[in-house]
Amino acid sequence: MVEKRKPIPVDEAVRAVMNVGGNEAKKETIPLANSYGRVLAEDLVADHDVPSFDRSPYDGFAIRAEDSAGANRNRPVHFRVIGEIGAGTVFPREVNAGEAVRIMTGAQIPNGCDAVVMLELVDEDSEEDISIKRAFSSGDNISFQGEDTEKGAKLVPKGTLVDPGVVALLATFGYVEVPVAIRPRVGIIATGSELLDVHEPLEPGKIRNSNAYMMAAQVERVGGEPVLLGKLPDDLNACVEAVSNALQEVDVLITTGGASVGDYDYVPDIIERLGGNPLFNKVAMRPGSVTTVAEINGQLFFGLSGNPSACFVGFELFVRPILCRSLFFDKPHLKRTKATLGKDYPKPNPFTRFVRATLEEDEGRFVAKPGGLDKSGSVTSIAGADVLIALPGGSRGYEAGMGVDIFLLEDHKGSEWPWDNIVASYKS
Ligand SMILES: Nc1nc2c(c(=O)[nH]1)N[C@H]1C(S)=C(S)[C@@H](COP(=O)(O)OP(=O)(O)OC[C@H]3O[C@@H](n4cnc5c(N)ncnc54)[C@H](O)[C@@H]3O)O[C@H]1N2
Ligand code: MOO
Ligand SMILES: [Mg+2]
Repeated sequence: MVEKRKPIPVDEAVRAVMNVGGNEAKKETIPLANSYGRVLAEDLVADHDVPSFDRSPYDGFAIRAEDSAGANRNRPVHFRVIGEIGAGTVFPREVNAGEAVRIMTGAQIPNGCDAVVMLELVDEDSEEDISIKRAFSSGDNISFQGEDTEKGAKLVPKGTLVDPGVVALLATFGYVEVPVAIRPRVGIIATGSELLDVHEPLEPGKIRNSNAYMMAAQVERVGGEPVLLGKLPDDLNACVEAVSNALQEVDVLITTGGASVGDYDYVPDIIERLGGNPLFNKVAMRPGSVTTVAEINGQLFFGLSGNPSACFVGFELFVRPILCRSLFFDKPHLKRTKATLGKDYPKPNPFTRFVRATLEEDEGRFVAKPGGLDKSGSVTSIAGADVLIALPGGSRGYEAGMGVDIFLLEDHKGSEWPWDNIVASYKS
């Protein structure tokens, strides 16, 4: 008799995985030029003002504003030009009454000056003599020291993805080496005697192994380091040995395939043979209901479905938050928000459905449009998906135009705990 499994709700399953200890975040330092896409392992605090000196935001003339008092169209005020500076050069002496310094954008405001007149507003009567036809106030056209940020300000918290703007800040504050989270090593093993390598021609009854490469990309999207450990035929001894060896090499291990109740579905036996503690082997979701997770000698082992869409969803819901947590992200789960459903789902389903979809804009609203065949075995519905639409299980279907919860796949800010009030109803 086939084993009868008891499905648990998605929120319970995610909680069970997150409750497993280990995989705590660790840091290393890497060169700034390699830091894009990594995750900061320390807060980035300004150790000096930015800008660190008052500077000119324009090409023009630095003056003492008080000297321009009363200037107008009919009564221009003249200044004597006593020198010229470009960015990077500091004017060497105090500027006195009636004097001006020709100054370029980015140059430090000379001592004594407190305003800049743009070149376009100046009549250059000669190289040494300029005149202006309006008065300026102290502070006009000056980028003040500390106006961008002040020394001591916490600019970017630990656990932030290093984007181009963060790279700019790291450079600004002199980070030759950047403290980042060590990328968790994620082992990936594909199982199934039907699997061909990508370079092999199709044969009757066989398919190419797409899940392993898909998951490697999913690992990379989150910031982990995928370790592709090949594919195995449906042979229990070979699988047990491979899983056991792999666990020595990686932080977290994923297999795809063999998670169901079929004759060659060995995930339950692998866990048993290695003395693992199964957390669950059925989740009230579709696709991905057969997702099986176990703790084997303190390490997390994810037995994801062989069906591509189920494998994809299982990764995003259960593996992703573990990797995010070990990368210092303080909100490790998929970001949840709302959109309009772009297609009818008239058939009720007892399990919560996670539909792969793209987010499109339609007259100012975000519409989540499901792509490809909505079946667990579909590989085409994953490409281009930037959201998962969550359709709670229950007795009714859903219609296009309804508001639905969606989970953003390309986002890196995440949610603290997005699972309340989504999986309220399910049946076993
Ligand atoms: N009697 C039952 N049969 C099935 C049940 C069930 O509850 N009772 N559950 C179904 C559900 S739901 C799913 S999902 C699948 C899960 O299957 P497995 O995890 O055991 O995976 P396999 O049997 O090895 O393969 C399923 C399917 O996926 C293809 N596959 C496998 N590996 C890959 C890969 N690396 N790349 C691309 N495609 C892959 C494989 O060829 C199969 O077509 O079980 C249902 N059955
Ligand atoms: O585990 Mo399955 O993906 O629900 O079709
Ligand atoms: Mg199977």
